[in-house]
Amino acid sequence: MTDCAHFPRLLADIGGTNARFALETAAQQWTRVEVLACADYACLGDAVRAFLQHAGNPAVRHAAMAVATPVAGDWVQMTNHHWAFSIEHTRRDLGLDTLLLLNDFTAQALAVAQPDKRDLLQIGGGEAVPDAPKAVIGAGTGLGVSGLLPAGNGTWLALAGEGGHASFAPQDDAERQVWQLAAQRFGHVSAERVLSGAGLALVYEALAGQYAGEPPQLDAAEITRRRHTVPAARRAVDVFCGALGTAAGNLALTLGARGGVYLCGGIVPRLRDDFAQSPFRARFEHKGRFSAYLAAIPAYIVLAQHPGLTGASAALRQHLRGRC
Ligand SMILES: Nc1ncnc2c1ncn2[C@@H]1O[C@H](COP(=O)(O)OP(=O)(O)OP(=O)(O)O)[C@@H](O)[C@H]1O
Repeated sequence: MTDCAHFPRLLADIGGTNARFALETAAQQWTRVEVLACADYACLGDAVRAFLQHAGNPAVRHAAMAVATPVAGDWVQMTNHHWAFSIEHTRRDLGLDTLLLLNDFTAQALAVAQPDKRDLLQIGGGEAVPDAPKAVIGAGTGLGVSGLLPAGNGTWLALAGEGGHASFAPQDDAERQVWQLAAQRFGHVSAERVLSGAGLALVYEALAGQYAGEPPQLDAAEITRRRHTVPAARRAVDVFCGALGTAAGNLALTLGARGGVYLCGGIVPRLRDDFAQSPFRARFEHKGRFSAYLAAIPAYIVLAQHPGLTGASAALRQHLRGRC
């Protein structure tokens, strides 16, 4: 018989670059948060075992893992790196009673159901409408997209979609140049090809040729680091933020997200000091007859360090409640 009240529980948020782990010792209380590089481990099981060993091999029965890939059935293949595994095989291998897998942006969405206001930095718009849908979008290794729909009695339904792979729609000459380079390279140009770490590097590469004497290529971290001193890096960050504004505005319209748009992922929080001055907000609202509708919607940078773990914890709690 499963002891659904058993702690500690294992929580994980597995992205394309980083695997974040924690032990939940009581409801919503974590200890031993550790971030491992996915590339350092041959498979998910090895990374989990390394984390548990660092944590002193505690007896864990229940685990929830948010992963940056669709979850449909038992076989999980990560989109942006080589890990692939059977959920059931991994559960047995790790000696767990419960191993719950969910999409990482479903987890991010669950985390903003009841956000702590101290973890949010508002970027324009008015007040969030309570009980209206919320939109969640985050650029990191990939582009995660989700939404949170009110389901009655203060509960929320988190969407598990793959909106990051919807087509990129360029809006001006600079974005058309970016689209052209991406189309030559990849064929279909998804939003993620532009709105991700690799996407920021691609934006830079597409535009740097217009600036004499600047490096033809830089990675995402170098571009943000040099954005105050290198004009091509500044331009790339501005184009990136504008394109994110378009994608976030599209999502807000699609979901009717009058409860706000939440910006997660590794990149935007790193731009927090000057993100409000970027083209993001103007492009978010640049929707013709629906500009006033969007002008009322608040956008927030999510500053919480590990929202994916918060969402994984909420999903596991809900899952176990349904079983005991
Ligand atoms: N200082 C920086 N400025 C901008 N981008 C950065 C910076 N440092 C790292 N990145 C980029 O952020 C991305 C990693 O983002 P994040 O921390 O959200 O990782 P992740 O959770 O593994 O990704 P995902 O969940 O999207 O698969 C990488 O593409 C990296 O190039």
